[in-house]
Amino acid sequence: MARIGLVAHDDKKDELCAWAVQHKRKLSEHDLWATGTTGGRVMAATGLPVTLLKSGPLGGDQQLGAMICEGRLDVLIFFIDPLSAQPHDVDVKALTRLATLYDVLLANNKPTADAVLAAVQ
Ligand SMILES: O=C(CO)COP(=O)(O)O
Repeated sequence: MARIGLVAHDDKKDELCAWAVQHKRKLSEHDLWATGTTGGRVMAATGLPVTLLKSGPLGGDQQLGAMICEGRLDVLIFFIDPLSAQPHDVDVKALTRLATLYDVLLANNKPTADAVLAAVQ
């Protein structure tokens, strides 16, 4: 069972929810974590259990970063919105930096998320 983090910026939440519904059966085999608003949306869309962290702008990205440094997250599915400024951009950068530093499987868009999930046991 993999520990998977799910995060999406506001304009990408519909896309992440559609992805989660598409992959509901495979996701149900794993331990799901998410920033607050994203996780609430994914739970409502799929009915899957998701452990909710703080909302991203309130520290949720940093909580996922801490999980990564502590070896408690295997995969990060993070649908970033490249067209909107984020008030917590430093946290977004810190999270993607730590995912890269610690060799976590990291997907920032749907085709990559499809490939990553297919590779996860
Ligand atoms: O802002 C986010 C990621 O940077 C996501 O946070 P929410 O899921 O709480 O909207």
